[in-house]
Amino acid sequence: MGGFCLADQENTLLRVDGVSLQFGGVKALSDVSFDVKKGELFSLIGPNGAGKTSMLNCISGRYRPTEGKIEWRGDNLLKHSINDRAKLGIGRTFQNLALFGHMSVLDNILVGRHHRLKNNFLTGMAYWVGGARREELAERRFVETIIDFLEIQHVRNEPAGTLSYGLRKRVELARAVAIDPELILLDEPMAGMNLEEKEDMARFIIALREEFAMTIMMIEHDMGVVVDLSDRVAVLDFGRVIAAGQPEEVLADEHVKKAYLGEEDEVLDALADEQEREIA
Ligand SMILES: Nc1ncnc2c1ncn2[C@@H]1O[C@H](COP(=O)(O)OP(=O)(O)OP(=O)(O)O)[C@@H](O)[C@H]1O
Repeated sequence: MGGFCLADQENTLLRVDGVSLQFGGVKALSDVSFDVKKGELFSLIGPNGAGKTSMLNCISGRYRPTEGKIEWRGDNLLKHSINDRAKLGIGRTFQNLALFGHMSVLDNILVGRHHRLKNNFLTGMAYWVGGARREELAERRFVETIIDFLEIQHVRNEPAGTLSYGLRKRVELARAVAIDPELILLDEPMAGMNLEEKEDMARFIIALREEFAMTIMMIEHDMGVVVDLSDRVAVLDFGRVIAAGQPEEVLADEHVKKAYLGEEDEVLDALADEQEREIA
């Protein structure tokens, strides 16, 4: 199965169509198709090495697909550079934290915000005339809103590298939110977190949709989180989409269960838990 059909073209924000990606002899992605609709939370799941991060990298611009199309609001996304994709409204977080450890939390977030600013000679001149200064104050206010929203006021001046893992993940999310994206790509937002940190992160992700009206595409291994938060799910295995649809029906799919055989026990346990929940 190469993907699933587009039920509602008008609402489609991102469209991945027949994407393949090859690294030498390794085919990381084979004919992958799916769409992400405006306002939804779409999860991409699958066993280790299935191609999830590679797919996210194709969308954010880090990798260029060997074949296939990716469209953003109906336009060819692949012609745009990484920076342009951020300006178009696509933000992301990374599986392995990518913060500047020696810089303060605030400065890390401002780095994210910088992608959205028009920083050139003319705006430099305009600064002295007053217009750009007003713009800068508005920028500051926006960043403060994010700091409040993610409840990181108490560490705003701390070097990011000194924070707990859960807080660093939150600062990374803040930096991605700072570009004010329409679509935010989250690569394993809960990885390595304890239960309390996961609950906090889930609360923030829900609020991103509801309060900031963001569309979310998430890679996540925690099946409980996937079922609780996602509107739709696609499953990759060996670079191919093997199932897609509502979370509960996808996790009950025989191909999906088979794909996860041999994965860590936690994943299998989580799948079993979901099935018990479904039966109960
Ligand atoms: N830059 C690269 N160079 C060569 N091979 C790569 C590169 N990036 C990914 N791959 C290969 O592509 C395949 C898919 O990897 P990818 O990281 O996308 O999987 P994943 O589903 O995100 O895995 P995980 O859940 O473990 O993060 C793997 O075989 C991986 O080794």
